[in-house]
Amino acid sequence: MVITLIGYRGCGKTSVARLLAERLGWDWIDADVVIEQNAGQSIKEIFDTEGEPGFRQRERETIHQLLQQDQLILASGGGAILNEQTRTDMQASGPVVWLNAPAETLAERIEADALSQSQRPSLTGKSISAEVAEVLEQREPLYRETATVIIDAAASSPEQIARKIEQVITEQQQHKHSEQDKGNLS
Ligand SMILES: Nc1ncnc2c1ncn2[C@@H]1O[C@H](COP(=O)(O)OP(=O)(O)O)[C@@H](O)[C@H]1O
Ligand SMILES: O=C(O)C1=C[C@@H](OP(=O)(O)O)[C@@H](O)[C@H](O)C1
Ligand SMILES: [Mg+2]
Repeated sequence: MVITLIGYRGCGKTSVARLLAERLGWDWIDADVVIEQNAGQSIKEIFDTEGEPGFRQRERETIHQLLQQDQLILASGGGAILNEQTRTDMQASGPVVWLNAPAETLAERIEADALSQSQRPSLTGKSISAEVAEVLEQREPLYRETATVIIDAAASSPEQIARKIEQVITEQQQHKHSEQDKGNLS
């Protein structure tokens, strides 16, 4: 089983993946890091040389491969859910957790995180706040449709979020097993 974290840039996928993996004693991996390692280029360089379509193809292939693993927390890139096959692959591999936060919170975090700003290409050429508002609105239905768990990622710390995810997924798994037991008895 792979637990995949989805959501817009700045929602905390990378921070929470590490903490959740520690809690469960699982491995964790950031899909963007694997894409960069496989390409021998930064994400910005891939966008420059291959354009967004080239990056998206690499992203789809990388996530497909990573989802073959077991006991893994996968931090996906903010746009990974744009690909239909990736959405289906994520759901087939285990719980998909959307870290949901309002555009204002995301823009504040991205603006404060100078390192991430320097490493991520602009998607629209607009200011950070305008880009987050516009792109989040387009993607929100896809995050909602893909998620099997939705977590409020604005009001609490990454530690609290990791704890909440563990709790919700444990409850879902127990429910699933008790439903299977009922099926076996009937
Ligand atoms: N729940 C949170 N509360 C406050 N700041 C957070 C929270 N989650 C993440 N951050 C901060 O927001 C920035 C982006 O977090 P990151 O984990 O890299 O997000 P993502 O991988 O989704 O882009 C980092 O500076 C991180 O410290
Ligand atoms: O939202 C996006 O389209 C992207 C988000 C980035 O990942 P993070 O969400 O981890 O920053 C990275 O995959 C790439 O720059 C594209
Ligand atoms: Mg990240």
